[in-house]
Formats: sequence, structure tokens, C-alpha cells
Amino acid sequence: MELVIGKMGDREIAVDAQELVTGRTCIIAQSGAGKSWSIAVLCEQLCKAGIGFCLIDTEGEYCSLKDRFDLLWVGSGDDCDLDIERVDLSELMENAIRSGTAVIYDVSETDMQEKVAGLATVLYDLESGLRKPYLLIVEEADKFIPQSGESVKKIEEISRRGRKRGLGLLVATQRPSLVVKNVLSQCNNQIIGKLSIENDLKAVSVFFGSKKEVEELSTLEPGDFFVMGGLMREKVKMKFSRRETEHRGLTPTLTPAKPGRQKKPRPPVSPPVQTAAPRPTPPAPPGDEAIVPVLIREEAIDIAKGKRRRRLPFLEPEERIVTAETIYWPLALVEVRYIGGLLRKTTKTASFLIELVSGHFAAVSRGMKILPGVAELVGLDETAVRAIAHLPSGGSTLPELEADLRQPPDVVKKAVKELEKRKLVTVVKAQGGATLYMPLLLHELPRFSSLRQVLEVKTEPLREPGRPVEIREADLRSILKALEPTLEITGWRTVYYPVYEIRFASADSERTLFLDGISGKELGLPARRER
Ligand SMILES: Nc1ncnc2c1ncn2[C@@H]1O[C@H](COP(=O)(O)OP(=O)(O)OP(=O)(O)O)[C@@H](O)[C@H]1O
Repeated sequence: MELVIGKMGDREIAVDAQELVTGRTCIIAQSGAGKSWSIAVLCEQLCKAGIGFCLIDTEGEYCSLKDRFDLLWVGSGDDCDLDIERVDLSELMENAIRSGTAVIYDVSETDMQEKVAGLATVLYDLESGLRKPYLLIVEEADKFIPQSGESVKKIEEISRRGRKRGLGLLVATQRPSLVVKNVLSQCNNQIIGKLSIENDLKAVSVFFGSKKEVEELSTLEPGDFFVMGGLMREKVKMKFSRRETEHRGLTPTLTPAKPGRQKKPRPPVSPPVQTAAPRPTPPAPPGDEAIVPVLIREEAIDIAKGKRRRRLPFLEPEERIVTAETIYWPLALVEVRYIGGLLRKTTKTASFLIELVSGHFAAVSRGMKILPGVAELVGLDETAVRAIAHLPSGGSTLPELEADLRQPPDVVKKAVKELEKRKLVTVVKAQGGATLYMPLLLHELPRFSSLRQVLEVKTEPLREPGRPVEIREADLRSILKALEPTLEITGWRTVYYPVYEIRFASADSERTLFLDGISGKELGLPARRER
């Protein structure tokens, strides 16, 4: 039997169902490259073909499959079919294997390791007797079978011995270099999408015949994957089909099932299993959010090792790495309104991300980019900001500036003195003896009409203190007001970004370097002692 999963140009691409269900398959791609989407497409096809599987859902994002298909959702909360804390797992899985029922095992609200270990053991033991084709799908495999740290041994055993029992394994990860090597090497089927981190490209290079193909991985679009191994007769690069059910990949919380839906009766699961007891769900207090890091500390240290300074080539670097700490850097997504347009009659909106330690703007997608923002203006008073914003590159005299700012001479003089002290203006004697004040800003001031930042990243509650915020809403408001008097801040969302702070020391000096916790690239952020 074949399952159609996508297209290569106009050609439909189908995989061998037997191989998928009883073989060992890995789906590998970086965050946002379409893993959850492709797993959902595979699940939809398996459901249509009536083939049983159990999907370990770590984010509570697959329950939308229930909108179209008859499957069991085991999890936490009233909307699930079965309460994960109370269900008799052996009974449930025996019935599911016998009847070919699909099960979503939603561990997003539980102690995942323990629940997944229990499930893997039950499935393996049951299949030792039943030997009926059934597929175990493990999302975020790097959490359960990590290269370093505690691994769910039963999953490793399934990867080695499951096939003979009819128990297949599909593991998905965004960080192949962090998954137990034995499991990936047992995967005779590979579905590999976009990857950019060097270590991960190295980890999958064994599956490719040429360096060129490995390099191509970093250029793939979301949904594009190489499919290889026993799933197909030949390696193909294809795009997964459109999903038939809603994609909730960006929503990490459990989503309630729609009321009043018409559904076919579920396959019998007997004897009846305990159902979830209603429990009160107190609203969680809104806390700070943090963007989930991709790089682990060991990798950050590896990257930092390559950045140690050396005086002479070929000699050992003289710098040591003294500390490597994860720092959560405060950012704010700011929404503003102001009067703009050609005739300055239209209300305009803009949004931007600003880091709240020094005032740089930031762009976040797969990693963070630091952009000139208002950092040079932080700490200036409102008239000084207005003065620097009004100074033309050719300079102004004090009386000209007083007229522009409509401020008395002593106020303007004070502002200019402040700018001089901060080296943001220089004083030049023009021909004829006039004193000109010329701006020395390193970067152009932001133009609001071009600011359109959105933030589409996965966040989790901030679990440790972030780097202290130094720019608050009121501080930013006074800078922005000085640049655009009609502007008002209409939205402010603080989010913390993961950064590794690496401290180097040599015999005579110390320095700090920041590495992006997602891309591993160096970030130009201010070190603590420098402020
Ligand atoms: N085959 C596809 N066709 C069209 N769009 C796709 C496809 N695959 C992925 N996308 C787009 O890419 C986005 C990200 O996909 P998805 O959530 O599956 O990524 P992911 O690899 O699971 O990310 P994460 O690891 O962060 O959960 C989707 O919201 C969707 O917009």
C-alpha cells in the first residue's frame, strides 16, 4: 500500500506504508521548516488508510487531527478523551494495536520523560506478544533520546528490536546532532528538510552522497524535504501536501475540541478506560515569556572555542573561556500610532522590536539581528533628542536651532552642551566666524513608516531572571515623542531572548562575547561592566 504525501513538481510522491509503519524513520529539519506539518500529513494519510499509530505530542498541537479523523486523544484537561494521569495504558494500547486505532499521546502538560518511558515500555512489551504493525511517533526526539543526558532506553531498544515485533519508530528532531547517534544510524528511512546549524548539517551528511546536497539543505523552503531510504525507490526532493486538518504548530497550548461536531463513532476500546475527571483549571498568571533556545550550552562553548584570540597563527590561543552563561535578554515588541502621510493628516501605525538594555532595534526570525535604533539617544533629555534630530548634516547655529525648536536660548544651550559631552555633536567655526553645531550620530534615526516587525516565534514561560531592563516604556516614550511629537505607544509586549554570555581571559585582559542562542552567531550587545 502506498500513501501519497506530497509532490515533486506535478508528480505525486507516495511512500511505502508497510515500510513507514514497521521501519525506522527520522524527520529532521530546523524549527519552522515544516516538521509538525509533515508529521500531520503522514498521520492524516495513516488515518485514512486505517493504520494504527501513537503520536507523542510534546506541544499539544496535533489534537486538530480529531476534527477529521477518529482517533483517541490522551492528555490533560477536560477536552481530552482520556486523562493521561488515570488511563490504564496497557489496556488502552492493547486495544489500540488490535483495532488499528490512532492515539495522540499529549504529554505537553505532564512530566514528559516519565510518561514517554511508560508508553514505550508498554508498547514494546505488548508488541512482543501481539506482533501487529503499529507505529510509534516521537516528536522532539532530542528531549527523550539525547546524545548527552538521560535517555529513554526503551526508545533506543525499539529502534533496534521493534521492527521484528511489528513496532515501527518515527523520530522527529530539529537538532540531529543532539540525538543519540545509534538511533539515527538505525533509521533506514530519512525525511530531511531545511537545516542551517553546522553541527546538524554534519550529523545528517552521512545520509547524503554529496557535499552539494548537504549544502542545499540550508536553502530549502518550509515544507521541502529530501525523502530517502526504504520509503521510496529513489531519493526525491519534494514538498509535503497541504494539510487536511488545521495547523496549530504556533499554538503551544491545548486547544479545545469544537462543540457539536458530527463524527463517526470511534472504534471500540473495551473494556472501557477511565475518563478524565473534571478538574478546575485556574487561569495562569501572565508571566514573562522567553523565546526557546536552539543551541545547548556545550555547543555555545564549542563555537566560543573557535573565537579565542591568538597573537600568532598556529600557536595555542592565549585566551581561556572563564564562564559561559545563558542570559535572557529583554526585548519589547512595541506598537505605535502617529500622524503621518504626505499632508500629515492620516493616523499611521508601526511596530518594532527594541532590546531593553541599550536601545538597539532587533529583528528576530531564525536568530536575532541587532539594528541601529535609538541606542545613541538613550539617557538624553527630550530637548537634546529634538536638537540632534533637527540638526542638518551641514550644521546649525544656536539661533537657528532655537528657532527650529521654538525654545529659549538657555534651554537650547543646555541641550547642545549635553550633546557635546556625549560626543554627539561637534563644534565648527564657519567662515565669517559663526559657530556651527554639526551632528555626529553614527546611524540614521529610525523612520517609523518603515517599521513593521512581527514576532512569530515559539515562547515558554521565563524560568530564570533575565538581564535587568534598563529602558522602560516611559523612557522610550519620551525619546519617541521627541522624534515624533504625535506618536503614542499603543502596545508593549516584553519577551526575553536567549543569549550565551562567554567571558574570555588571558594573562593581561578580559572580554565578553555574546552568542545568539538560536543561530550561534556573535551578537553586538553591551557587556555588563561596560555600562
Ligand atoms: N508543506 C507545506 N506547505 C505549505 N506551508 C508549509 C508546509 N510546511 C510548513 N509550512 C509552513 O511553515 C510553517 C512552519 O511549519 P511547522 O510548524 O510544521 O514547522 P516545525 O518544523 O514543526 O517548527 P517547530 O520545530 O518550531 O515546531 C507552517 O506554519 C506553515 O506556514
